[in-house]
Amino acid sequence: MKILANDGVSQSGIDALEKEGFEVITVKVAQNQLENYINKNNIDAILVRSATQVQQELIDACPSLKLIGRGGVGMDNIDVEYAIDQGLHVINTPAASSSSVAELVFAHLFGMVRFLHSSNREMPLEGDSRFKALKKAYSQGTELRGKIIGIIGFGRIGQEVAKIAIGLGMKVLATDNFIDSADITLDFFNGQKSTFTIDTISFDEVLNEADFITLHVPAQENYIISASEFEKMKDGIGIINAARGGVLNEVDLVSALKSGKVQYAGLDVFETEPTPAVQLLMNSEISLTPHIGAATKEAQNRIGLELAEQIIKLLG
Ligand SMILES: O=C(O)[C@H](O)COP(=O)(O)O
Repeated sequence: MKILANDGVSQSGIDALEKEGFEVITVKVAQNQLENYINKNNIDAILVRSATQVQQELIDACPSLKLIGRGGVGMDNIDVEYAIDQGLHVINTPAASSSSVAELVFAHLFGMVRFLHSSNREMPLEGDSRFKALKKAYSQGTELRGKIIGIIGFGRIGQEVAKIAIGLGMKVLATDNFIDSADITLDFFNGQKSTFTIDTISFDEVLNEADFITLHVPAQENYIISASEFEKMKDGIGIINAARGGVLNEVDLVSALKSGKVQYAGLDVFETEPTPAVQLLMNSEISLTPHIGAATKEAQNRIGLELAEQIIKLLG
């Protein structure tokens, strides 16, 4: 059987699949060439990340496809319902990248409260006075310890964020439309464990009380955070979006940064990918990363292995 991993897959995943006799092809086929390529090569399964779209038209045009695999969590680039209706298997790896995404949230948080994203750009090649001016400009940092983090969406990733926040000595508030409560277990290096139960509260309570807000919800039709939600937040709020572009209104974010309502912002995802709005890219106040929440060696390894395991079970 032939598998096209169009957005790549880890070597561990390739090895596991090849061991069971699958042929794994890792060329990157352009979106408009996919139909031709799949049909010409009689591809049985396509693996994608968030870049490749697998929508109804492609599914209809490629009768050899038996499985669509998403290496990651969000399935918004796949017409899941239609594919299942057509008898295809559709799989993803919902748990494999949680800690990587949660760690990226804290990379943004730690970086933004000490202005690393701007100071990196501005460090002078030479010149005492410029160095001193920068030291002064970036001397009003904030500690995370003791602050309140508001987690919007308390699934796997949100809970992983809570785990790190608790370890840091932050107070955790969380809200979720479906989850009332979660046990957060911290595993320490010496084998000890501590469990904290966190009951979720209302969306508005999180908006009102948090010092930092991080979003962990799937792609939505409408914004979750726009001007009216910024209004409900504390002045000088910090906000992170490592979930999906489109859950946070970017135009309203830029206004809220200008007015000082938002002091810190970190974005890993954008309303327009792969070309984010220039107003975001040019805004030195925003800590930016190019959708790399799940892009660690460890997460990609787990993703590859999990995909391989599921494919072997379903098609092997
Ligand atoms: O939904 C996901 O798993 C993340 O957004 C990661 O997407 P990526 O695999 O394209 O990095």
